[in-house]
Amino acid sequence: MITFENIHKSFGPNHVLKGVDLTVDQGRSMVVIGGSGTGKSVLIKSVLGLIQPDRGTITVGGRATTRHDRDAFLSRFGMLFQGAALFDSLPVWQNVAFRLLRGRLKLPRDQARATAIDKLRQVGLGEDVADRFPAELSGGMQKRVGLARAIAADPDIIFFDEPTTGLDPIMAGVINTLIRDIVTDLGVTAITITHDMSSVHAIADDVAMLHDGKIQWTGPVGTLNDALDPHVVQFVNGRADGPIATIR
Ligand SMILES: Nc1ncnc2c1ncn2[C@@H]1O[C@H](COP(=O)(O)OP(=O)(O)OP(=O)(O)O)[C@@H](O)[C@H]1O
Repeated sequence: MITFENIHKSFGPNHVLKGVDLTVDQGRSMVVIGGSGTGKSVLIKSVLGLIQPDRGTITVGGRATTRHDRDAFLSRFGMLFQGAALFDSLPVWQNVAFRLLRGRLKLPRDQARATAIDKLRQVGLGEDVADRFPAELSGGMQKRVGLARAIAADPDIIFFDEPTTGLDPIMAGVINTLIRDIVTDLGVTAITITHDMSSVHAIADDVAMLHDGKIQWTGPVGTLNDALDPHVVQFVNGRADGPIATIR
């Protein structure tokens, strides 16, 4: 279980998080929605210790993130970054096996390669892709490689940051389905950030709406369309009018 309790974060005068409270239950897939710049990425980075909240507590498995041994703690996470964020100079298999080739998770090279090929297979890519370079792959294939990397070290928590950005709707659907399958098959706890309502419906068990520094609404995905919260209604229906200000 991951809990956020009264999380505040400012960057200078920019008060981004103003008391976020949120619980992500073990083995559940939480999707966080909200407009651009509302602090969704800041929230995820705060769990990983990439950003220090000014106030509040984040716990993972009942312990404050600040009280975990950092390397052991980070080894429990998988992460799919926006834009896949692959290393162009490394062949695909080394991208996938990145964490298995160094540090506390280091494996012998042939084992790391075999694991990478197995993970590539899990996301629908053949062994032939292993020795190619990211620039030789389509955007959809790069996302799959990013997914393979996210699951390479058998994490129990995975973060997906805008997993379908830049993909056509069909490829986005494929990636959404893969993410859902990964979350279900591996039994991981997942947090996904997205603007894409089709991702929300495909990936989420639960949804949280972040706006004006706080979680305005949270509930099971099946109740999203009936939610009365005006932020949710505006976001789900893509309306210009509502409490979420738009720049016209
Ligand atoms: N390291 C940083 N230094 C200064 N400001 C930051 C930093 N990281 C984020 N911010 C600011 O915090 C706010 C929230 O950023 P964040 O990236 O979390 O938004 P987001 O909700 O993920 O948006 P998007 O959906 O566009 O990715 C923005 O105003 C951003 O400029």
